[in-house]
Amino acid sequence: MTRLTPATAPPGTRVRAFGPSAPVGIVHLGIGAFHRAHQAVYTQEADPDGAWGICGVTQRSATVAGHLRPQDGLYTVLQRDADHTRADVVSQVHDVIDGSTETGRLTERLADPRVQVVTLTVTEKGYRPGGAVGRLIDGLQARRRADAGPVTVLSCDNLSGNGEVLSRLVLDHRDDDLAAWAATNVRFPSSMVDRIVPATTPADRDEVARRLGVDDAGLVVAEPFRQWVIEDRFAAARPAWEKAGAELVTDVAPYERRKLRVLNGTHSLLAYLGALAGYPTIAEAVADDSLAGAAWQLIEHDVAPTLAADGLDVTGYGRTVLERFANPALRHRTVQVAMDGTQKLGPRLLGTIRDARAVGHLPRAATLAVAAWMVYVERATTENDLPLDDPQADVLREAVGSSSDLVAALLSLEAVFGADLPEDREFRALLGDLVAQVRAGSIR
Ligand SMILES: NC(=O)c1ccc[n+]([C@@H]2O[C@H](COP(=O)([O-])OP(=O)(O)OC[C@H]3O[C@@H](n4cnc5c(N)ncnc54)[C@H](O)[C@@H]3O)[C@@H](O)[C@H]2O)c1
Ligand SMILES: O=P(O)(O)OC[C@@H](O)[C@@H](O)[C@H](O)[C@H](O)CO
Repeated sequence: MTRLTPATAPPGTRVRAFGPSAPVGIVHLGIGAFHRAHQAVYTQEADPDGAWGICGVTQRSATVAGHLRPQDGLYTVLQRDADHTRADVVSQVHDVIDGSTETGRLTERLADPRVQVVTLTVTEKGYRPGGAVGRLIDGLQARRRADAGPVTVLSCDNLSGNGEVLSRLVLDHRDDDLAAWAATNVRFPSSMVDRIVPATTPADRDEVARRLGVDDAGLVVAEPFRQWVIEDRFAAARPAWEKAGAELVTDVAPYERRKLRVLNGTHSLLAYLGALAGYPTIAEAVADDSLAGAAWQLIEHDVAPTLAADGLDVTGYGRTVLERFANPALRHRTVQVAMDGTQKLGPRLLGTIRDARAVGHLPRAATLAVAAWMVYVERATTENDLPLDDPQADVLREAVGSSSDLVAALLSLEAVFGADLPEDREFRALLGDLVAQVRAGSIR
């Protein structure tokens, strides 16, 4: 079947110059599914003139570059819920760089004065040493040397204080010239991003072929809901994202805490319990009353009290989140959400547990989510019927294999649980009970 290209795109598609010489205003590191269905869509809607074209950079594999280049950067966003599906072609990606082989071109783009914003979606593990930050630092050094002017670096990953985390990684880098230049020329605002975007499947691609009559290798699938709350602290110009519904605020932390603890925390709970119970998707997991009940306990009893001082509606937000999870058209796989647990437990669940423990509360549902992760890791390690997709997979295998006490072995991972939680006897006892119940299948 014919590929999606400017020549075969649906009538009305705005087509712009594509390739190394196309002007761009944004460099995006980590052009996975989420960026294409979120920041690129906001940018297209906010930028009718195409002044803020995006140069997307693939990080770990050239697959997305191979998908988008033959299509001149065009791709479809298939928006789905139970009753409606719509397909929109996005033309905001004006260049694609394979970050592992085209390092010179990436550095040139980052040092181009027309580029005033760098966005990132490189997953939680991308913020560890050796992740995306090395290339960003090389680009910022080139920018300083070229005197190319100020730039904003905007993290769009699911991390608490994502801007601050990123700025520490860049500024703690031992290069005094870079640190001095960045102190006045670079800003790292935090942002809260939200839209459920599962990995695209061959069946999704077949559906777009039927609808549009073309084969789209760059297709992404998303729910109708989207939200972007951005700390309004830019070093230079930016797209008018507010025209597309983004909220520019002074302090993004309350929005970020609520989203990570309510949405991502319950997502992880449903992913681990759901995968263990044999549910392939989040929608199927949340349709199970006992799992939905545990998710609601997490929101109402554990998370909401920890966020009372922020003054945002937590339970109303939580209800809409569970409705979104129930969207049967998304088919978001439990094992996809379950990946990278060592990186996700902290921002999604352990903050809730620590805040609850500080006021003497023992948060049962949040502890259940950690117990479910432990049993998931155990099963993925010993039975091989679930994937153990985690940057610490070897450490996890070693921990599970070296001890008959699963809770003690996994709690001793200080990079995940710190020094405080393993010392908390009440928490540890509850965790032990819940691990036994999850193993026995009496909680599912
Ligand atoms: N998909 C969603 O529903 C969603 C929603 C909100 C936020 N996010 C954020 O976006 C991130 C990416 O999600 P996605 O759906 O695009 O995933 P994806 O698998 O489609 O893309 C992941 C991207 O991250 C890069 N990456 C992976 N590991 C890396 C590493 N160690 N160092 C540097 N780069 C690395 C990959 O090369 C790829 O470009 C998530 O981890 C999350 O932080 C996703
Ligand atoms: O994308 P990840 O791997 O960080 O997490 C999986 C999901 O929990 C996440 O992508 C949610 O769908 C998203 O955060 C919703 O905005």
